[in-house]
Amino acid sequence: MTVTAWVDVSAGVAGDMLLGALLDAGAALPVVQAAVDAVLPGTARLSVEPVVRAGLRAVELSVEVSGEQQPHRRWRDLRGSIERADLAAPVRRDVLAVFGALARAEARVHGIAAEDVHFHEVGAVDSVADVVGVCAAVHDLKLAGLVSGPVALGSGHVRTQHGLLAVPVPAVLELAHGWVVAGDGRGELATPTGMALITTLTRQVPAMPAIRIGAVGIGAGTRDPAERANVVRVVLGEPMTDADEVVIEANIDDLDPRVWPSVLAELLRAGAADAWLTPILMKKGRPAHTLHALTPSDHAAEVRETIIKHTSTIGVRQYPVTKYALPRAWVPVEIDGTTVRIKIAFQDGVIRQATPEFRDVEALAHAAGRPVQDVLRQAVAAAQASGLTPGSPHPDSSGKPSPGRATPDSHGAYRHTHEGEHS
Ligand SMILES: O=C([S-])c1cc(C(=O)S)c[n+]([C@@H]2O[C@H](COP(=O)(O)O)[C@@H](O)[C@H]2O)c1
Ligand code: NI
Repeated sequence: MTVTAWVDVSAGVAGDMLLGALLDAGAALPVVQAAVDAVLPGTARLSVEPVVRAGLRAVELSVEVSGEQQPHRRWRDLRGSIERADLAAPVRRDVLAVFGALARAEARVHGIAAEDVHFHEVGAVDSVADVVGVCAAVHDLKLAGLVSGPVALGSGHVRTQHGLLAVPVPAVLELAHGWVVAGDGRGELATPTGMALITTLTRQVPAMPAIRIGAVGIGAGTRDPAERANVVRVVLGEPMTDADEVVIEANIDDLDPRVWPSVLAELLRAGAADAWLTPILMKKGRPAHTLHALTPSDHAAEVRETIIKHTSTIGVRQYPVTKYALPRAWVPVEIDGTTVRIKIAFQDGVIRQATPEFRDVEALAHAAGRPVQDVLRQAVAAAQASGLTPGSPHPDSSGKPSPGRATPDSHGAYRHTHEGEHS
């Protein structure tokens, strides 16, 4: 099942609000705590408690920091800790992307190199906990994607280590390039950490998408103004589509070509119904390939992960597809005492295709030490001798396999299936 999340940031966003909302929506606190511990061992203890904001229930995340005063961290040092930490690959990738965005924003604001940015307020332990925690929670919830609407930034002034800053503070404005924002509301509604998380992990959409709504999580901000609940809402749901399959793709120009066969094999292992390459000429006139994987929706997450893990791409695109497939069934025939399955596809009680299952043919040929093409010819003849030819009536003209002759495939005879497409 594909689950996406719509993040309601119409009242602003901070890292702790977003993490509180994801935990309230069902992310496991021990999983999130373990990821934070991997980056900051024994430093930050996370907890959540129910609170009320403008009369509405929400969850407030607290980060208890143990130990001495925390050191200021330069981006290059923090990046090293993240790279060394025992994190799942997608979590590490997202954490690096979020902090990378923050570092670039701070670098631009302060006129220094990103490598030299010192995270002090934004690099305090609770911000590291928020960023690592949010990325781990997104991974734990197996979210296929996150979308968000316009972000409220707020107004007024806020006291920081740089003195009094006007809201939106400079780092937030840097991070907001290209984003539609809402200028309403008083106080600092979006913080740099919150903004970095939203602009890095979500895609902006004008309105809540059409989803079948599942869990809803509400994360509280610290303040409780009366005029509007100071919360981030996360709404999980399945995208509205009648597609039972998706195509996942990436254009790739820099993978050693000898790796491609194993990539295709890994994709089939991960649950793709088929995986193939198309030679293309991509941007900048580069010869490249488009990798395609036709995938049942419930395997989309594994297939996306496999593409990221086994190729050089840093992103994929995914389209829903609607497949129109003839019902199919397997009919066993005997060849030299061994069973070979004939895959029949039928329509209105008539056989449209009858094909010996190639894996069975190959296995028999190898076992008997015979050429595959001989066994294939024999299997086609055996199928014809059993009346399994295009245009013939289905073995059971009611459209269902006859008991004792046709056997349902592994998913049930009348479910669309891709059994045999690998052969
Ligand atoms: O510490 C620095 S450099 C800092 C820079 C800025 C800029 O916009 S530049 C803003 N702030 C303020 O720090 C607090 C904490 O932010 P989090 O993102 O860690 O929640 C917030 O009020 C920022 O406006 C700090
Ligand atoms: Ni700053």
